[in-house]
Amino acid sequence: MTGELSPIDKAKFVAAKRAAEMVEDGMRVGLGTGSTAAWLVRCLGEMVRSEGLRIKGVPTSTRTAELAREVGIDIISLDEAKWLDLTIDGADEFDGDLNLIKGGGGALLQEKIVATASDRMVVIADKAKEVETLGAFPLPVEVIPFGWQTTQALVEETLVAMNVMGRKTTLRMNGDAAFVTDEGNHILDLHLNRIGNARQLALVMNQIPGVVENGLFIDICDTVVVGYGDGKVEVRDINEGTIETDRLEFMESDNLFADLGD
Ligand SMILES: O=C[C@H](O)[C@H](O)[C@H](O)COP(=O)(O)O
Repeated sequence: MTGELSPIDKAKFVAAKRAAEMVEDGMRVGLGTGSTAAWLVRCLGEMVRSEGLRIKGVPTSTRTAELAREVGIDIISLDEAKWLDLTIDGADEFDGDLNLIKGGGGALLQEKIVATASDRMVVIADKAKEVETLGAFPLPVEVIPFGWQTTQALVEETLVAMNVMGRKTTLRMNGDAAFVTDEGNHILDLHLNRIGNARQLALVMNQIPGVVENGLFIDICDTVVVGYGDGKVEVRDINEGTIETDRLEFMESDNLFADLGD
């Protein structure tokens, strides 16, 4: 199966594999959502099976919960865990300050709650996710279904008032129907092109009635593990101000590649 992996998938895999090495026996770990986080869950499952790693995982979506169960990770709810040692998750974009856009997979609400309830958040991403300024990726904003069109109008008015470059917003769809999150909400995608003041936008969006949460993660991520298609990984820590470089081998022999979901 390894031979069929694209360079992007290899990059996601090595980032996930390197981050999995940060997980220690006995930890309570937040498990992110998305294709990169799915690699992490598979890597951790393999460590549980082959090395006897004992962890409690708190999944950030029903998809991740299903995969974690499938690979043999013990899962508990956030309220059972109360606080987490570490959360590892993907991102749609990250900048030099390790601020993020998340929610491309619709799981931003649980992801933000779980990451915030953790001693440390580690993001795993392929190099293509790195940007100078956030905003090329449409910003997901989770809204409650009641009056969502009114909320959308308020969001657009706010963007105009804030003089944000792009102002188009679209309701995320799932086929012919509106996409529904795990919490029963909808997602508005904000096509902004460039977010000049991400901190301010994140605060202002959450003041709009009907908005539940937005996909800007500001000052939440501590470390990003950047994966490259040739197996190189960089571990950048914003608190320590360090960058470590490593190189990982693809493990063609194990069964991580057998079940490519997500
Ligand atoms: O809602 C989804 C999450 O925020 C994901 O972490 C994000 O969309 C990145 O996903 P992927 O690893 O599939 O690019």
